[in-house]
Amino acid sequence: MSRHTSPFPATMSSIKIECVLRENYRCGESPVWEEASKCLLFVDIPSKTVCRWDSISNRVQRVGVDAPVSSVALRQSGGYVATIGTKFCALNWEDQSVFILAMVDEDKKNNRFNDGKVDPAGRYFAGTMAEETAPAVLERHQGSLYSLFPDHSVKKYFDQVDISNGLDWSLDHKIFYYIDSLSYTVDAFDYDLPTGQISNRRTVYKMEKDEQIPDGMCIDVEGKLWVACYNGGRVIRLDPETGKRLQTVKLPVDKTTSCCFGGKDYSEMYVTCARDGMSAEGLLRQPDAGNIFKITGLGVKGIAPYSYAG
Ligand SMILES: O=C(O)[C@H](O)[C@@H](O)[C@H](O)[C@H](O)CO
Ligand SMILES: [Zn+2]
Repeated sequence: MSRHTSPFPATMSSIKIECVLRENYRCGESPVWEEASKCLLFVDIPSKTVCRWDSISNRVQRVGVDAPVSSVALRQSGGYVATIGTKFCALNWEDQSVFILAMVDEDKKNNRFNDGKVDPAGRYFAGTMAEETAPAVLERHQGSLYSLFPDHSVKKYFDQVDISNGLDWSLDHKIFYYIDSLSYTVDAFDYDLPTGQISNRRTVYKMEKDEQIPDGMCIDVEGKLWVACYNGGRVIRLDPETGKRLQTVKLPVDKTTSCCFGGKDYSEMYVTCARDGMSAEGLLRQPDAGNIFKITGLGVKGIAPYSYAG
């Protein structure tokens, strides 16, 4: 091979996986890139903490709250929104204050919110689940999917959810993708952006055995879905139109929980993971469990996260 010829075809990129933050979170989740500050926001659910990692200074700020915090999102009017316990909340980063916007599942004392994300119209979607006694061990069918509209009203879409998890919208905003983890599938609904209505649920991908439990998810600029595989130690790239897996990227930790694009032009992927539920031996083998990873060289970019409009 001549020295002018790359050993790889032009389409194949060289993927690099770096651990960028070593704090061994119990259950890192909900990574969100904030372009204005070049920060990665995320939560550590059981430690009731929202974190903000500054990619320039490499410093982390943490805000503690009074209940498990399962997702965080940007807010158009400044600060953030977060799902805390069973409450949709506004979070003022400057003074660390929390303001309750709405409450759900008031009849279900053992429930908490899980994953959440803002839709292209600025509504904050998040679903609930029964609290786990161990990872993926919980009373089934207790959760529901909700969204918080900009006027702070709450819409309930459906119930009977086991573990409400990853969510995102197609690039044309006409499809809502959703994961109820214990269904071991990635599902799609028709999405009506003006009203926030969903309809026509169908499955677009069935997890393979070694991919384990589907958890957090994000879309890329080609409309393909990236799903973090809890216990599978990987993120997978799916084509929701053909139902085929296009790519697997393995990480040095088993409990990969979620992923988002960020960094320069959203060309990097950030991955969260968990340390809770690992044995002592597992933790020795995987000292990066609970840390934050950055993947570069994927050769595809993501899109900016939407901000809550209320
Ligand atoms: O991160 C989440 O979404 C849940 O809150 C976690 O507890 C795990 O992912 C779950 O146990 C595996 O499905
Ligand atoms: Zn999750």
